[in-house]
Amino acid sequence: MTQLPGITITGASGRMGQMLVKGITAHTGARLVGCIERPGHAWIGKDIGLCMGGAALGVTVTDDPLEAFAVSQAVIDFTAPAATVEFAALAAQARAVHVVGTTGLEPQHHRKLDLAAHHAVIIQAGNMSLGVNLLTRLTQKVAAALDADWDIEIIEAHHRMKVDAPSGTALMLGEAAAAGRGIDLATAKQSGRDGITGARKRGDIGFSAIRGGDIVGEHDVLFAADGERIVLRHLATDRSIFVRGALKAALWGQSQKPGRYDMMDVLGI
Ligand SMILES: NC(=O)C1=CN([C@@H]2O[C@H](COP(=O)(O)OP(=O)(O)OC[C@H]3O[C@@H](n4cnc5c(N)ncnc54)[C@H](O)[C@@H]3O)[C@@H](O)[C@H]2O)C=CC1
Ligand SMILES: O=C(O)C1=N[C@H](C(=O)O)C[C@H](O)C1
Repeated sequence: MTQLPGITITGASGRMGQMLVKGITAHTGARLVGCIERPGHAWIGKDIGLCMGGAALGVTVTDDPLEAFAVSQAVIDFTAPAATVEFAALAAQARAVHVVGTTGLEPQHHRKLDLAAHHAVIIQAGNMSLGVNLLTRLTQKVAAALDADWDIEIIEAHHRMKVDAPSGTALMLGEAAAAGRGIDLATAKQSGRDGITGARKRGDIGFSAIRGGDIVGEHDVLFAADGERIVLRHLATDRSIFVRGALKAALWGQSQKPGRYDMMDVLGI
């Protein structure tokens, strides 16, 4: 009998890590084979199920990614940019599919992911949910249909613990709006206005970030013209939407050739 794909979770004690552990153990099409945390973390050497306050799951949390990746068909990674690029090189060495949910990735991180993707499948997206990926497509279409008389603003809200801004999703939506307009986001991005900013520049794509409480993730794409406005909105109320997407990506990646992919490739939209 063929074994189900084995999946390792990095950042297993995190908000997303724990949700992913629960998601995989409940899934009939995958097995949990590894859990990684950073060196010195209190959970190292302990059973992940017991650490999470439940029954033992027979998987010990380790700080040795290569050992865990070597027995994995996929790695699901929601950690931090510096950790993610290290995991990418090791996952590629093990030829495991690497699903990257980590946000705050900068050009130097993307270059390292590109290198690793010569040897293995990497699926990376600032948001793994079906709803946001559909919203991204809609944003591109609406931006393509409207001219620069319509000011584009992206407003996002997240929980008080989030460390990066604008969110990965907001940047995804901004890239889609810029692509729809046929421009490069870098030339139009306007983030974090403060003080005497002067009037808004025609064609800018603006970003605003709100942080507070336990907000899971909310995104508005506002198209504002004289006399009318269009607002495209996604509200996340449960992190299970990201878990569903990440698991789908890990399984989809099993039959792909090495390279870089995103959630729109996975969802076929
Ligand atoms: N793409 C998507 O759909 C989503 C992306 N995210 C992103 O995922 C990332 C994590 O989010 P949360 O779970 O809320 O954060 P968190 O802070 O709760 O968890 C991050 C975990 O990574 C661990 N970690 C950091 N460096 C490590 C290393 N070198 N080795 C092993 N473990 C390491 C931390 O100890 C922590 O347990 C963020 O970048 C966030 O923006 C979050 C939700 C959805
Ligand atoms: O940090 C989070 O929580 C989230 N991060 C992602 C982002 O940066 O867009 C996705 C989601 O909004 C939750």
